[in-house]
Amino acid sequence: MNIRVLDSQEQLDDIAAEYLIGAVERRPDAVLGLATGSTPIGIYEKMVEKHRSRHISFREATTFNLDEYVGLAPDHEQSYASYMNKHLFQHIDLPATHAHLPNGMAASLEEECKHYERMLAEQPVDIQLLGLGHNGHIGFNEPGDTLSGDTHAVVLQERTRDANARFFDSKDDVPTHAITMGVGSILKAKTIILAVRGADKADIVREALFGPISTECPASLLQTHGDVIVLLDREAGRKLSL
Ligand SMILES: N[C@@H]1[C@@H](O)[C@H](O)[C@@H](COP(=O)(O)O)O[C@@H]1O
Repeated sequence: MNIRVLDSQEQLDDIAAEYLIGAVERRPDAVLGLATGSTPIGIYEKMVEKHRSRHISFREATTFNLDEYVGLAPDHEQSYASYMNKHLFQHIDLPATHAHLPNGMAASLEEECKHYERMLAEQPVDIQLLGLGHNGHIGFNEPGDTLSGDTHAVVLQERTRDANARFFDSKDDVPTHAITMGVGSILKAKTIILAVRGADKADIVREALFGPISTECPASLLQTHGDVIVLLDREAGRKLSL
């Protein structure tokens, strides 16, 4: 693992954005794996800046998002589809048909998951951006006795719903289920960037990167991947002795 502790938020955003847009610059039809949450917002801002200043086109690129809430339509303000439009897609020239998110409104979640997994198999992710949940989740792969490899529907843990309640009017509005790429699907990406900010993540960062590889900390499975770049701000990295 290549672990970097950055002095400023801006540096973290810039480096992560450079990896992602750099992949498209080198190969215009690159496949990007994207994430949501508060951490990637600055990264997407930097990508938009670089897209404009360096005229890097996304016309041939493809994106796959990690996850989506079940029961929220794409135009719902808190859906991850809306988030992606707001923070990235509406500012770049990526064709709408090239931007994939799981459909949380699908009549059959099982079929939707299989369909998403098939698309991922056809267009493997070159570079996957990940954030980290306080309980060690990646995407919406929650800690537990077992983990699913492929894209699947999950019940969200109360701690995750609490953490995400800040984006909704009240916790009751936070969906109870989501569709997420599985840890197996995530680990198929050729390169993975894990971006983490904030003192409240310092313990889980240490556990994920240096603790035992365990389904109780889904991010610890990243230790088994050969090309992971970890970008931390000082606070998130403060429990590491590098
Ligand atoms: N499903 C997303 C995750 O993909 C994300 O990594 C996590 C952390 O979010 P934040 O960056 O806001 O702490 O939040 C959500 O639960």
